Order: sequence, then C-alpha cells, then structure tokens
Amino acid sequence: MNITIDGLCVVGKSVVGRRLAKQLGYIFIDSGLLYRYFSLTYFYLTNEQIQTKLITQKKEIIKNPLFYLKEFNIVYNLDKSTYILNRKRAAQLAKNNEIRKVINEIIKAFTSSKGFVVAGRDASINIIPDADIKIVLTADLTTHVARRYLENYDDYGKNIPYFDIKKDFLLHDLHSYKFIEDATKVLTLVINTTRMTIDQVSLLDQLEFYLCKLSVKSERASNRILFGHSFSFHNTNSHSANSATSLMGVGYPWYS
Ligand SMILES: Nc1ncnc2c1ncn2[C@@H]1O[C@H](COP(=O)(O)OP(=O)(O)O)[C@@H](O)[C@H]1O
Ligand SMILES: Nc1ccn([C@@H]2O[C@H](COP(=O)(O)OP(=O)(O)O)[C@@H](O)[C@H]2O)c(=O)n1
Repeated sequence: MNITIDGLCVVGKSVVGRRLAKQLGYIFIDSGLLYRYFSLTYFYLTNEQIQTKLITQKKEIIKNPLFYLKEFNIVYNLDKSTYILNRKRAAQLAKNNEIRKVINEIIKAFTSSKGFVVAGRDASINIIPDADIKIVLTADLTTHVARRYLENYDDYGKNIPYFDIKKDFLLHDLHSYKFIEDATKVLTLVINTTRMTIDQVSLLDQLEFYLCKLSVKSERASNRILFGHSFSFHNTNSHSANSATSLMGVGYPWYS
C-alpha cells in the first residue's frame, strides 16, 4: 500500500509521515527534501539552468533510488541558518512547473512499487494519484505561525517576530493553497491538527479507526472523513465554502 500526506508547511507532514512509515516498516519520502536538495546542489544556477540539469539527470536518479534517497537526506544535516535560507530558495525552485514535473516524476518512479509514505503539497494529486490512503493535514493560521515561530526559536535560536512569520507564510505558501484545496476533494482523510499534539495526530490506532469507518462510509458514496478539532460544521457538499480561508481552519466544511 502507498500513503500520501498533503498539507502546507508545519502541519506535521514530515514528523507524522516519518513515524507512520516507521510503524508500518515503509520508506518515507518527503518531497520538500528534493526541492531543498536541488536548490542547495545548484545554489548558484538559475531555475532555468536547474531545469536543464534535472532533465538530463533524471534517468540516472531514477536508476539509483537507494543512493539518492540517502543523498537527499543530506539536507537534514545542514547548519541551522543555511536550512532556513534553503527553504526560501527551495520555494523559488518549486514555482517552476517544469522542475515540479521532473521532481514528481522521480518520486513517482521511486514509488512504482508499494510500501511508501510520501509527503508534499501535491502528493495526492500530482505525485501518487493512485495512492491507497490519502491524508491531508491542516491547521489554522495562528497555529501555522506559532509552530513556525517555535521551530525558529527552539531549533535555530532565532526570535523572528510573529508578524514577519505570518507575512512570509502568506507570501510563500499562497501558491500551494490550490493543491491542498484540490486534495481535499479527492482524499480519504482530513486531519485538522490545530489542537492536536504530534502524538495524537500520529496515533496509528486512531488512523486505523478512521480508515475502518471510511470503508463503511464508502458504501454511502462519501470518500472523505474529517477529524480533529475546531471545525465549523457546515455540512455542505459544495466546495464553494472550501476557500483558502477555510483551508486555514477558519471555516472547514464537515463531510459526514
Ligand atoms: N500537532 C503538532 N503539535 C505541535 N507541534 C507540531 C505539530 N505538528 C508539527 N509540529 C511542529 O511543527 C514543526 C514542523 O513540523 P514538520 O513535520 O516538519 O511539518 P511539515 O513537514 O508539514 O512542514 C516541527 O517543529 C514540529 O515539531
Ligand atoms: N511538494 C512540495 C514540497 C515542497 N515544496 C516547496 O519546497 C519548500 C521546502 O519544502 P519543505 O517541505 O522542507 O517545506 P517547509 O514545510 O519547511 O516549508 C516548501 O516551502 C515549498 O515551497 C513544494 O512546493 N511542493
């Protein structure tokens, strides 16, 4: 079985995905790592030059999944300030659709067999559209900013003001709203992590419980379940209420 986890930044894709993969004995692939890796490897090149490099390199990467999956993890060992800088460059890279296409093709090729958990903003739509389980993690705007603040403060010792983080988040993540919006239309499980701890989100038992419920519900033609806290119970089947604002947890529709 293959599992996708979609969501904007700091919703917990990486930490939850990693745990889930470990519990299941699966391989975890964080698509963000590939953007970070290539932006670091080709730091001084333009997006267009990187695009050309990736197109030529693609075959060789696809032929050596184990080597490259290890190689991509190098990014985790970056010093803290480079890691933050690297996020901005990776975000620029991710705006190039050709580069997105190549990165998605690489992950698709890696996951042509089963046993993967793949995290990303477009994992369930563009990377593994035929994944067996599709999960979307969400959080409200304040939670996004607070988690990023804590991450900067605890992990990097930087006291970046709330307003700057919020501005940065709105500027850099805006282009990804559409992916998450599309993902919520096809997926099997939406978890609003706003008032949940990492442990609560990652609990496999809980996940299994909801997946069981899902199989019962699928008979009623509903292919999605939402759980977590602080929902507005709109009970609507129209996606018109499902705007970027609602994806931030302000007015999340509840499908029953
Ligand atoms: N449910 C949660 N409660 C508290 N902190 C969380 C939660 N989920 C994630 N975090 C924190 O947010 C930060 C980003 O988590 P990460 O898994 O890297 O997110 P993503 O991969 O979605 O960007 C980390 O510092 C993590 O500890
Ligand atoms: N599937 C993906 C993964 C990452 N990205 C971009 O790549 C950057 C780095 O990925 P990451 O997963 O480490 O991101 P953050 O959660 O730290 O922002 C993100 O900020 C996104 O801009 C993307 O656009 N699509």
